[in-house]
Amino acid sequence: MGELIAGAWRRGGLENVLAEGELRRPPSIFRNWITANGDGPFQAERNRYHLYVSLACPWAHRTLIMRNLKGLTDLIDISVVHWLMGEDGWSFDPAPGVIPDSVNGSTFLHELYTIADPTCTTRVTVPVLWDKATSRIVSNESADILRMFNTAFDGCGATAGDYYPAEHRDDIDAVNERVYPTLNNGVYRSGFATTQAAYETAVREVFEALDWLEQRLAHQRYLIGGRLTEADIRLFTTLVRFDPVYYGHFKCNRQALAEYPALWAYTRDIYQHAAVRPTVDFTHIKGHYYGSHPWLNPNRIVPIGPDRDFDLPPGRGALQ
Ligand SMILES: N[C@@H](CCC(=O)N[C@@H](CS)C(=O)NCC(=O)O)C(=O)O
Repeated sequence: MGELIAGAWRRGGLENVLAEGELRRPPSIFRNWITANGDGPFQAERNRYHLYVSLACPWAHRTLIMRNLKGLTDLIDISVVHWLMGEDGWSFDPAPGVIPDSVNGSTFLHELYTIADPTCTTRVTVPVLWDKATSRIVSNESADILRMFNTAFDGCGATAGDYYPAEHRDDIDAVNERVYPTLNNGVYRSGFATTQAAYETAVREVFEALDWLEQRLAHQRYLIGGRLTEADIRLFTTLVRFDPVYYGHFKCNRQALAEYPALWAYTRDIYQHAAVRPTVDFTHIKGHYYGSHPWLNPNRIVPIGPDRDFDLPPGRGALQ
């Protein structure tokens, strides 16, 4: 859990992200926007932007799903880091599924950040949306990258489809605002807590959120408006990791996802979508979490289970 301080890499551990036993996430510092209307320095263009991701990371995973849904694979190339986040952060060490940095030839992800800003002070996170024309980072905030991918490239050959439709924005925002702190980040707050009280607060919120979602999804196929939206994508990347990782490694073990009938079927339904399945890599997911947090798992042993069949028929086609 190292970080960049005034452009220099400093190794560090869990203490870098904790305050009083609780996980604190600093805001992403690159928050520029790609536009399609001639406004601003980052114009939507084919082959101008490059996306750096980890297949393990739920935040990066969202952007990969949206890239597929919007047919951006020929417009925006990707690099994939090694699953292990070691003392020097994310690397491009060769391994199955790793795609080297074809743009900057970097060995570690933090090199990109200092190419973009030689004196930056920041955590070095994925995803990173890189502008090849200016050698700058457009954004390292996945929520923003999702929105950009949703519309910015529509005039450059993106596939039709709006996953943040105007008529549902308030509902999508409301669901996101509940799901992000309690569940997407809640599992991390549970796993990284270093006091019993911080852990219990976080894990209770995780299961309150899952209980609420189970009810909501018992009678409807998607979270909002009877169609797949950004809110489903943001929820899915946490749910697909729940039993393989969060249940054990982050101690979110009041019950397994597979014990929630609607949520488990919903997760399989989204997993089986043609744009989603190729983005899920359990070797990267399990290898990352069990390998990169030595304070939680000092011997880095990756458990063999649980064995979940994501290809079981979801049986949700008749739901609205
Ligand atoms: N706000 C960021 C958070 C991304 C994030 O935390 N990514 C994690 C991987 S799951 C990371 O790269 N962490 C490295 C670190 O914090 O040092 C986003 O959603 O894009």
